[in-house]
Amino acid sequence: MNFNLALPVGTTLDRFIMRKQEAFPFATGELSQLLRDIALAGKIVNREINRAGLLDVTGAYGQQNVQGEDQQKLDVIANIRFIRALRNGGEVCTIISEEEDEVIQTGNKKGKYIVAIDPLDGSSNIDVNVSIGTIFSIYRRKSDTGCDGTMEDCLQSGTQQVGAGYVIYGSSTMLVYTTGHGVNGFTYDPSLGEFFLSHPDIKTPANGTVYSCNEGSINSFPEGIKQYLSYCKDNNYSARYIGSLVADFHRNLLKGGIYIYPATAKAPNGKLRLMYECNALAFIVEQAGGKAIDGNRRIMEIEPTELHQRCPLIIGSPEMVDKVEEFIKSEVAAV
Ligand SMILES: O=P(O)(O)OC[C@H]1O[C@](O)(COP(=O)(O)O)[C@@H](O)[C@@H]1O
Ligand SMILES: [Mg+2]
Ligand SMILES: [Mg+2]
Repeated sequence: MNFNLALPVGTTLDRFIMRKQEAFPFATGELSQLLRDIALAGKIVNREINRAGLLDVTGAYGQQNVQGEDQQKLDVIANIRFIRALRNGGEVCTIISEEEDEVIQTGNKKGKYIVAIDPLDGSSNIDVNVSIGTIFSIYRRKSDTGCDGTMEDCLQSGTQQVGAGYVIYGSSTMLVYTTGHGVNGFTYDPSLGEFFLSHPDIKTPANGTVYSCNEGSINSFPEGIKQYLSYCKDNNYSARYIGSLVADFHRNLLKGGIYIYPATAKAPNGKLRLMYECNALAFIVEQAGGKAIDGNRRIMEIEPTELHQRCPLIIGSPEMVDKVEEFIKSEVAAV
């Protein structure tokens, strides 16, 4: 096998962020710093996940979060790591986390940004060596600096995001993010301790033949979704469901496909959380040419009323999302 050692050394995440910032001469560099802080915490959490089986950090933590879900030890560790990085970085005044009932005021009252975060996504896959992730949304505060972030700062719709991304801890670890100028993906090289640009300007395929949803609950899915799933089967689509939103989303983003978590009897408003799961991925998918809806509305236009609000999610290749919408609309028209 011939290796092309003449290939240039890749672009590091730091250099990429710096170059992007230079394109905006009036940018202060605070958002760039915030992205670096998230990348740093991602590296630390990556290390914790990789060693989890060797240390006493697998399994349940013994407490529940505000949503009544059992916390895993790594959920708690990732939460601590990200909060610490964001607090130390100084750019963030307030954090919304899946693992915390109330907002966290970092004490950085001059910080211009609010971050909403799912520190570890895919809890049920933590202890079985299956891909998991971190999801984040970044908002600019509306209130003046010099005080804690207010509820109004926190409850902004997805259209107000200034940045969003995820880290996927998979067969390799990647950071994928957008600041509203396309989507770029960086692969982590653990031996060098750096993220390198590996997936520039990601565009999602307009159509696909993969659908991802937990069909175990199909009996209580809305009629339009049931019909779409029959359509997928009639057309010999492939079913792929990992059960970690980040991993299911990432695969479909790159290869084309659709992820559906509708309202069910168990979760009448859907299971996923608007503020730190749906909005971030909706921003990314739209920047990559895809779509994200809750069945009736564009996800990013939902006005949040609660920190931990849930919503149904239909996200992925644009033509597939349009097709689901058609089934939903024709079902509504038939009633
Ligand atoms: O087990 P279900 O009902 O299919 O739910 C799976 C979904 O729940 C989640 O695990 C929720 O995320 P958390 O692990 O952060 O709570 C998603 O990642 C995933 O897509
Ligand atoms: Mg999650
Ligand atoms: Mg989580």
